[in-house]
Amino acid sequence: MRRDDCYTTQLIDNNGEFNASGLQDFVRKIKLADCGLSYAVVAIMGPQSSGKSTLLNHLFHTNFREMDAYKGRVQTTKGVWVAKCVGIEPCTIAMDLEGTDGRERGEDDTTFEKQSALFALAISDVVLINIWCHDIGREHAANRPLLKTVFEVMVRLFSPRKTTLLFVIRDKTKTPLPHLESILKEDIKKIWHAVHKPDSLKDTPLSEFFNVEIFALSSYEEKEKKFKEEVAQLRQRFFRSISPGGIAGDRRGVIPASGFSFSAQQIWKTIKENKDLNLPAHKVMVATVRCEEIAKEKFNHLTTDERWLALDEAVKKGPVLGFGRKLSSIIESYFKEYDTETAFFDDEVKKAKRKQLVSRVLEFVYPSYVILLGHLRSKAFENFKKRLEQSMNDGEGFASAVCKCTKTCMLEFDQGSADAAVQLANWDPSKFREKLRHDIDRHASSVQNEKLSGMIASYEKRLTEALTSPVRSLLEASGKDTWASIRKILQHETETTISKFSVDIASFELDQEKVDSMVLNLRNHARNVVENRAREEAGKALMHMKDRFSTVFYHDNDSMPRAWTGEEDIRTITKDARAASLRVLSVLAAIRLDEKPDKIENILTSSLMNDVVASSSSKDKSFGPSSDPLASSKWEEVTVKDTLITPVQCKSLWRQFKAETEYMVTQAITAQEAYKRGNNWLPPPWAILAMFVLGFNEIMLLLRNPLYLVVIFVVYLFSKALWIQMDVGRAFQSGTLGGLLSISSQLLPSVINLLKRLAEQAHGHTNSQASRPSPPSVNSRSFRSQTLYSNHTNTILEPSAVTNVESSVSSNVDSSSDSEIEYSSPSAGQAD
Ligand SMILES: Nc1nc2c(ncn2[C@@H]2O[C@H](COP(=O)(O)OP(=O)(O)OP(=O)(O)O)[C@@H](O)[C@H]2O)c(=O)[nH]1
Repeated sequence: MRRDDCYTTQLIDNNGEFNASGLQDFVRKIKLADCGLSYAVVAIMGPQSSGKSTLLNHLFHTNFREMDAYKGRVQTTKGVWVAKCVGIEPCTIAMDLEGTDGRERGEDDTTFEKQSALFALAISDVVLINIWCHDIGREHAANRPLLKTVFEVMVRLFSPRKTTLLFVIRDKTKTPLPHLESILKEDIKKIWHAVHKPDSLKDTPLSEFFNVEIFALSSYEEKEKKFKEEVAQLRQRFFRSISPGGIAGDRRGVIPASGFSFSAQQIWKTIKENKDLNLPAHKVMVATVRCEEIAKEKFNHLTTDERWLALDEAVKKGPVLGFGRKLSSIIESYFKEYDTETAFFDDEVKKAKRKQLVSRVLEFVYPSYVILLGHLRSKAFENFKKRLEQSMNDGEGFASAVCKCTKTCMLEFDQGSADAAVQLANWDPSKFREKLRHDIDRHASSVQNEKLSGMIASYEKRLTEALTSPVRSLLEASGKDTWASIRKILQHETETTISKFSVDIASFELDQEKVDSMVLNLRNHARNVVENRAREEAGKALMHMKDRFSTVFYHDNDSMPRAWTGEEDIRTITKDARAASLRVLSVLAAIRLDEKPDKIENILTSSLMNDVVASSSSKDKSFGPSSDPLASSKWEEVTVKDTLITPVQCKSLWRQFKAETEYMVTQAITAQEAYKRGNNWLPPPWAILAMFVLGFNEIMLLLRNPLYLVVIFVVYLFSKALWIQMDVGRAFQSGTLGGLLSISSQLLPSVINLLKRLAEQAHGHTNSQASRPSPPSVNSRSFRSQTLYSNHTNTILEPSAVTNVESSVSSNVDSSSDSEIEYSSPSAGQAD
């Protein structure tokens, strides 16, 4: 070991300024912070130029400045200096103080003497007090004020550190040491008693504050060798000085080495401010500051720790397996470091600061935990959604699928959150769990609503489809038992659907109340379908009535189309057709789903059919306003809701119906008359019989001579051709005289024309004949019949077609037909 390894540093300069940076540098160089409590501080006090530096340098192999013997007794040590004792274990710091009675400083410097003495006593475990041997027992010796100072400041330390005062007697004489010791101790006692003390310390013996030891050295200048030998002996006392029995074995209130620098600085600051130095409080203060510093340092290291940064980054991307274990390992390594570094500080303080550190660290890493729980929550929620869908696809019941999936996903989250837990933190994942549960419940509820809506919609659609066509068909048929049949169908379809629905809904495990409400809705829906259909059909009541009229009017009881041959009783047929139409109106007038009896049909029949009868006998006769049961806007015993066509509307509809069907009746009558006229063209049977009896001889003559027959046949053909050519029937429609005149004027041209054509035919020119329209013939009657029969399918004939038919039927149609055709046009359009 070289003397340079002692790193001598001025701690306090002669102006009283503390060299904090110098001390920190010194502490760093001698690695004092690593020593914990295993270090000692030795200070030396004594008169100026009493060989203090010389003693320290020999004792600890330091290199404090010594006075050059040739320059005389001038002050060399100014302020306070520190150096590491070389080769001493444990680490020992030597502190050289400015001399106490230097000539240069004068009386004013007593303050600095006191301050430096207090400083030395506050931080040192051993204080060497250098005294001249010849001063012992002397009343005005230089050591007396020094000791007084030491004791006075000692009292101010509040709590004694049990410092060892090692009196080093310099330049020992032949006086035996025990004698010197007793004189010195007597002196010390006197001085201690003389020191002003607080009442609490009045009777306290000096030994309570100090261990007093005395060591005598030969003169360095005169007996150097002896001096060195004695110093070497003294040096041995400083090895293992802090161990029990060592020179500083009794010391108290040691500041941990890592706090030495700060502690020394604070003590000097307190001393400079001339405040009382409360060492226990100071110790707590140092512990507080140092523990805080250490905690801060550990926290800062954690924030830049690569393991932590990697973990934090990974968590941002997704769930991390073993998060809690990994994080615990990282943060606990820093707590361990803290524990190690603060091991020697005040227990209370270090625990409090550790708590703060733990809390700060946990607060710092908590967001990462939150992110992780967020991942776990969303992952569990996504899994729930997928699993639920899968279970539903596999045909599992909704409620049991939800229950099973919820259980699985909550367990998954619980395991994840347990894995993410940091034991030290005791973080509560319940909020995330609750949120997950809430999300799951909300999703399940939404899926349930969706499924239920779909299911209900499907059942409603099924009901609509099952009811619409039959109800429409029944209403269109509108018979006596229409509403009974509708009720039967409604009940059957409703009950069938509800029983299937009940089976399906069971898998949702809903409250009975909710199921009942859904069933009721389905029933209402079914009823609404029927009611809407009825309303729709009621809106087309006129059309249905006309259809029914047309059906009954144009077909016989065997549903065969009628031919108006003249034998039909058009009046009865019309009445039947109207009665059938009236039944249609009666059926469509109100909804009868509740099976309540009503008198609608009776009222309608009595009011409208009687009206027909009445009007047929007396057109002007009508019900008075007061006696008309149809002069009302509601039916008796039928609610407004169930009313489809009010009595007044029925009356109006009937009027319109009658007006629009009148044309059919008129047409039928016309057709019947036309048929009759068409058949009257032949001679009556009695005339034919008379002709046969009277012309018997002529007939026989013809039969005997077939040539006559040929001639007659040719004449017949010629006459027939002329008949057709001249349209004789039509000519006589306007009267016999007019017909004769017309025929006579056309006869000759027609004969010529006919002969010309025959001649052309004879020459093979047949083109002109091919292009001519077919002549109206007897078929015209059947055409007319066909056209009229077509009314059954098309309801009403086109006016133009009717006109053509009428013209082809010839003169049997009078002028009133035209007016009827025109009248029927709107209804024909409507029927289309
Ligand atoms: N008589 C005598 N002189 C000594 C002894 N030890 C050192 N000296 C001398 O005393 C003088 C002062 O020595 P220092 O070690 O500088 O004394 P000091 O107490 O450190 O001086 P300051 O720091 O200035 O107060 C030097 O000339 C030394 O040679 C000793 O044991 N006896």
